[in-house]
Amino acid sequence: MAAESLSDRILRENDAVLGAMLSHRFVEDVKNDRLSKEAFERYLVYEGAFVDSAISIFAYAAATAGTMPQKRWLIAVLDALANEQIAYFERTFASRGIDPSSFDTRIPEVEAFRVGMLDIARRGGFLDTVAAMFAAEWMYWTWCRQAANRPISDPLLKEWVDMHVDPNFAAQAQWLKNELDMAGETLEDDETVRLSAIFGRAMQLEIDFHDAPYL
Ligand SMILES: Cc1ncc(CO)c(N)n1
Repeated sequence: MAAESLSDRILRENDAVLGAMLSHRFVEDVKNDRLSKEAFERYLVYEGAFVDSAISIFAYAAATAGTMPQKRWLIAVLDALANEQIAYFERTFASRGIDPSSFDTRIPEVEAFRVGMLDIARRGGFLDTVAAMFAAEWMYWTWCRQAANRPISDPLLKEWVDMHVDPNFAAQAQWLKNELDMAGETLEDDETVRLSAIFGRAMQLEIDFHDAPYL
């Protein structure tokens, strides 16, 4: 029997916390087309702030990547974040008349996620950032595929869900998984334990972050 890949091991070891996130109230509300306008708009502002910091997180990954193919991939990720994702927030805030500065993005759940993810990237190495963003992106790809098959009345929420099932985003989630698997073939066991814990920490921060639109 082939040895379990590192990403599959991480997913298995974090099954409970990943499952808790995938059945979070926010995910259930989107899948059942019952997320309130107020919660969606708070989410959008918090999320826009996170996507901004994701540019910094992936910039750390680009700075610590070992090979040119990794650097090229991450530069494309940075381009998509700045020019597709951030553009989505700019358009959405404008069309809804949302003023992000009138929301408090410094509430603990939002700040803990942003600072926690940024700290992993800033203080850790390349694989630490990959493990944390694998948690974030694999989870979004998973629940958005489920939500994309159901009716979503709000066109901007529908567009946001669809962005996370787009082949480009799917390829990015798979790329992170594959980076872990390639590295995993030569990692010491204490390193794999540490990376699995980073995944778990990131997922718990995600859970708290998705509570925030309801507070
Ligand atoms: C909060 C959050 N987690 C994960 C993703 C996926 O990148 C996202 N866009 N936002």
